[in-house]
Amino acid sequence: MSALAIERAVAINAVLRASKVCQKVFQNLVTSDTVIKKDRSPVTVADFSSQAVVNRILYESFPNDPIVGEEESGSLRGDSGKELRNKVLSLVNSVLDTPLNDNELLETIDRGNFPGGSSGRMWTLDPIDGTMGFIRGEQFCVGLALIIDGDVHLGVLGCPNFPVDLKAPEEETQICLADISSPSAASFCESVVAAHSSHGDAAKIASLLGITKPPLRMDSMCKYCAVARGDADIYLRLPVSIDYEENIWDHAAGCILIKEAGGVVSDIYNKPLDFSLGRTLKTNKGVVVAHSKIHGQVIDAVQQVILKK
Ligand SMILES: Nc1ncnc2c1ncn2[C@@H]1O[C@H](COP(=O)(O)OS(=O)(=O)O)[C@@H](OP(=O)(O)O)[C@H]1O
Ligand SMILES: [Mg+2]
Ligand SMILES: [Mg+2]
Ligand SMILES: [Mg+2]
Repeated sequence: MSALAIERAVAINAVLRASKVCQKVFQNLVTSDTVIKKDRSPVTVADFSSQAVVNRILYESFPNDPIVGEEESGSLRGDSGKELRNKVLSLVNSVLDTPLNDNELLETIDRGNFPGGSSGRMWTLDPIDGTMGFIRGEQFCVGLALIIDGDVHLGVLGCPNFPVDLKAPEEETQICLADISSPSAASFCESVVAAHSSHGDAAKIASLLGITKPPLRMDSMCKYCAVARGDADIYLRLPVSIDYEENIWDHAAGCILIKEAGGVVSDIYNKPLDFSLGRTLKTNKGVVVAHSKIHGQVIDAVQQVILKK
């Protein structure tokens, strides 16, 4: 059996079940009113439920593996959390083989509180990445990765709204980046929300590179998927504030997907993303993803625009 085959199977099962929970929440709780009122309560239910499902399934197979997960159970506790807790509990128990009680639910969610670090095995989980995309019925994903001694060894992304290539439905296929030798022919993707990645800087970089195609704006780590399978060629995540630190769960699974599909992931200084420093990428700024043939040219343009400021 290949290395990490069991981990891979368990992670895929966990992400599939969590993705089903997210879809149930969308079908039952998100209405047009939710979007109009910018009501975040459905995504809150889905975030907690997805984290509980993944953490529980990981625990059943790997009880000693710590988890760096985005959410914590604070707002589900006590009388004030009862209504939310009940909703989450019934959703979680609808997809788990062995139902949890209230306390087990809270403990399971809080198994995601590991501080991270440079030694040993740990999982990192984004129970819903692209929360805004989820509410709009657009792109979001459940992102899970296994980090060993600071390096990402396995990544699984569940993307329920991401269209499958119609030429190869339901098949397991190896994906790869599109072959590209000149950045001017490239298309790039970026966050939908400008507060997560500077659209203005991206436009300047694109213009320096001679890119004429409009940006592909998409929520979540689906951007990594889009580049990994050749739907787009470049992913730019350009810092908006000097003090924001990227979370490891927002990048770990996407990062290994790109590397295994033949691409390069770095920060804006061309440094590899360092997953060994805790819950955030403390020493990195932004993210630049591209085919190895053009990554250097993209970095040059990024630096001309950003370092000049
Ligand atoms: N200031 C700032 N800069 C960069 N990133 C930030 C910032 N604030 C939040 N976040 C994180 O962005 C995650 C969503 O990123 P996306 O690229 O999916 O954003 S977007 O929905 O396309 O706008 C989002 O992940 P989720 O909370 O899982 O949706 C956040 O972890
Ligand atoms: Mg996220
Ligand atoms: Mg999230
Ligand atoms: Mg979040």
